[in-house]
Amino acid sequence: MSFHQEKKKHVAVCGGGLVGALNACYMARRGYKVDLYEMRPDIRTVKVVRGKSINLALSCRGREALKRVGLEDAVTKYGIPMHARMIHDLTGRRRPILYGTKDQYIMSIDRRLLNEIMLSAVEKFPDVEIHFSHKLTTCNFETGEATFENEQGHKVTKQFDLIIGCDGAYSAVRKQMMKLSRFDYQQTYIPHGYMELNIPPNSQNEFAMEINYLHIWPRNEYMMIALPNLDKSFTTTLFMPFEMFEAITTEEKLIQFFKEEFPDALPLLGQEELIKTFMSSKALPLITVKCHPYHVNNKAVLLGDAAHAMVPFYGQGMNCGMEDCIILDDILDAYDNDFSKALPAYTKKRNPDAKAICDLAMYNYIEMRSKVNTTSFLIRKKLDNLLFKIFPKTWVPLYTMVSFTRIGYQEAIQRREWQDQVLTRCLTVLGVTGLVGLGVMTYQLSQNYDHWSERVQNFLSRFGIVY
Ligand SMILES: Cc1cc2nc3c(=O)[nH]c(=O)nc-3n(C[C@H](O)[C@H](O)[C@H](O)COP(=O)(O)OP(=O)(O)OC[C@H]3O[C@@H](n4cnc5c(N)ncnc54)[C@H](O)[C@@H]3O)c2cc1C
Ligand SMILES: Cc1cnn(-c2ccc(OCc3ccccc3)c(C(=O)O)c2)c1-c1ccc(Cl)c(F)c1
Repeated sequence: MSFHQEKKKHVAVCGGGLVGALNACYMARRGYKVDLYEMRPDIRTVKVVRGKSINLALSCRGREALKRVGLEDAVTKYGIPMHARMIHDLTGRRRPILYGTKDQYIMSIDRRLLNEIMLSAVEKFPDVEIHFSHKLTTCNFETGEATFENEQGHKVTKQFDLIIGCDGAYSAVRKQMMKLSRFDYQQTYIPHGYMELNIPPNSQNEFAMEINYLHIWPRNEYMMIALPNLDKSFTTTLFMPFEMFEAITTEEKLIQFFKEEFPDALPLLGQEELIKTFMSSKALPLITVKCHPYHVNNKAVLLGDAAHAMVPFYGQGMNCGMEDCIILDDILDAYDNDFSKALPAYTKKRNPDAKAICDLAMYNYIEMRSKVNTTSFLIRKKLDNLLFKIFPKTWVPLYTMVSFTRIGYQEAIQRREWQDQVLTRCLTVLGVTGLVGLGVMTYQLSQNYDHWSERVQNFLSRFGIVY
């Protein structure tokens, strides 16, 4: 190696899920030597992958992250655009509300396909190796050593310049960090769980509902969403308190519940299939995780759910984790790959935004759980869109800032707080004005009560109504 040729950085990416697979592409693209460790077998060879949502919503931040490593088109060609939300009310009536202009749409993407595309992309880079069925067990943040256990229980320890924890909400890398002093950690399980159901194609083998929509059944205490799949089905996710899942103990109770709460969805889900899926599945938990810092020394850093797991009520967990890859990439450029400077800068830059979106997702959960039924959902969204049309520069709906721009999450929320204050003031003024108007009208009526009373009686007497 010549004097001027620096030793190639050697990094371990722990976790080959949505963020880890993408980050391995980022690290390989930087010319690093990359070892990607994934505790599961290669999902490209496994028949059924159990667990998480079968599809998810890809929006601007995730697309930008894919674009940077040349994967945006490879992924979006399998995506289904969702230009609007379709709100389903209790009568079965459906009302669409556009997300914005024609180029402002979120995409429904098959989770497994997305992961497979990124894993296959990783393999195309030189000096990259993927180790499936290798679970990280311990790591040393002084030496950069990491130990992995394979399915035979065989352990292997290697030393790296950087250990990148992309191992999800229950991260082993983060668990190691928690042993260190001054590492802040907070987790919350919410009382709601989720269960995936399926709306198959109809009898003509076509989509059973409008295709390019995020279907939402907002019911306060519980809610349901459906995202379209390429096979013309809809992956339908029911969010409900665990105690409600547990209270539905018989087929009759289940069918009765859906007849009352989701009458239009029941025939689409199919009673038999609904019973079979619901009675054989367990609702899965939803957790939010916040921690600080995201790095240790110049040896380890957390990305994705390992750093900031959030409840899925804003459709941003993956998008945020993918954007983490952009943020770290930019900072490594800014500090010329000097991990001792880049890692603290990454924590400083990313932690406030990640915490903000975790809080927003939780806020939206609380909002939707308590104050959002179809009417209020429609009013809020239509008002948002109207104000956006009138004040396009100042009134950008929060969902638009979050899903269709790369405005920092924290800034987006701060701007929204301003909007909320303005809206509250407007509604208060309108409310006060309205009340004053009502008061004046009532006063005038009371001053001429006899006159008005006689006119009303004469009018009603024409129809034989005498009071
Ligand atoms: C119901 C639901 C709906 C969602 N919908 C959306 C949505 O619409 N849009 C969106 O943006 N996000 C959504 N999300 C969030 C999204 O799924 C996560 O944010 C995303 O999967 C995080 O990716 P990740 O790679 O950080 O973690 P994960 O996807 O959890 O991947 C972690 C990987 O690490 C591996 N691993 C774990 N431990 C180890 C170990 N010790 N050693 C080696 N490997 C290990 C795991 O096997 C896994 O492959 C949703 C989540 C849920 C639960
Ligand atoms: C998967 C995915 C992708 N995006 N979104 C999403 C999230 C929030 C939204 O609004 C915030 C709001 C709605 C109602 C009242 C206040 C704020 C909107 C919207 O505006 O359409 C869309 C979801 C999603 C995920 C879970 C549930 Cl339960 C859900 F309903 C939607």
